[in-house]
Amino acid sequence: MSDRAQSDRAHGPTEVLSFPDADAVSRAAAKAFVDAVVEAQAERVQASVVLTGGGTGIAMLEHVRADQGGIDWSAVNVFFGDERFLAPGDPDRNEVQARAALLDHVPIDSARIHTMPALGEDGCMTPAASAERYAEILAAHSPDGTVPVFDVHLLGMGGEGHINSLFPHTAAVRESERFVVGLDDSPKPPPARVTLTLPAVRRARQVWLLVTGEAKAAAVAAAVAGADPEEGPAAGARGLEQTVWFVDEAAAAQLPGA
Ligand SMILES: O=C(O)[C@H](O)[C@@H](O)[C@H](O)[C@H](O)COP(=O)(O)O
Repeated sequence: MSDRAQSDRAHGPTEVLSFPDADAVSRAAAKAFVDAVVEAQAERVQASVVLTGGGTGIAMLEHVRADQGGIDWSAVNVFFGDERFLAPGDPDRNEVQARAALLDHVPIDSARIHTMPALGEDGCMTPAASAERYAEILAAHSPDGTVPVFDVHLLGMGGEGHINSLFPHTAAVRESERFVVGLDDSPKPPPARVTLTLPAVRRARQVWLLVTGEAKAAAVAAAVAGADPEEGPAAGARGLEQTVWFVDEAAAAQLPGA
């Protein structure tokens, strides 16, 4: 059996949901997120989610803030897919943006917000140290001491197909053992970053990619068609139960039948 067929067997189907514009994408993803968290809590009491940065991902969080449905925030565990390794409180950190958009406005215990250590935090002076510390945090919240089974892993995507801080043709996207790695040389600034790897992303029941704009259209089409993750990292982002692309018409423009 080919590697692709094996990975398809280990992961659920892929669905593409297309919306008229970016605002409709972030609204629809927000509604689906609330439903998924409520459903996970009904089944397993606790829900674990991985948040993303990027314009669409942060706009989605603002919509969740506006309509939180029946989420029990006392039983939500928040993780992050990647982080810019900057000083604590730097406005470019995904964590800072996610707090401003949602987390500061909901009754969640700060101990449930698991951020990747910032520069100097927890003694971490390098992205590698932050990654090691985050791997310990993930292990501590995992039943088997590796990484939690996330209910939803949200992702944005760059025009060249990057997800989290996994860029094409980098050691980070090829990582097959570690669940978190540090980067000193990200092709997109800032160079110092920390990121979950594809093996961690693939531990999510649901992987959702929120992608808007025509600059992403070619990468969307390539990833949905099953590109090599080395070329387009988004192609390697697959959920155990389901992978869902929330795209606007511009980002969907090069999909078959568009
Ligand atoms: O870390 C970063 O430099 C960005 O956060 C980046 O990874 C972003 O998530 C994608 O480029 C999608 O961003 P948009 O949703 O804004 O298109």
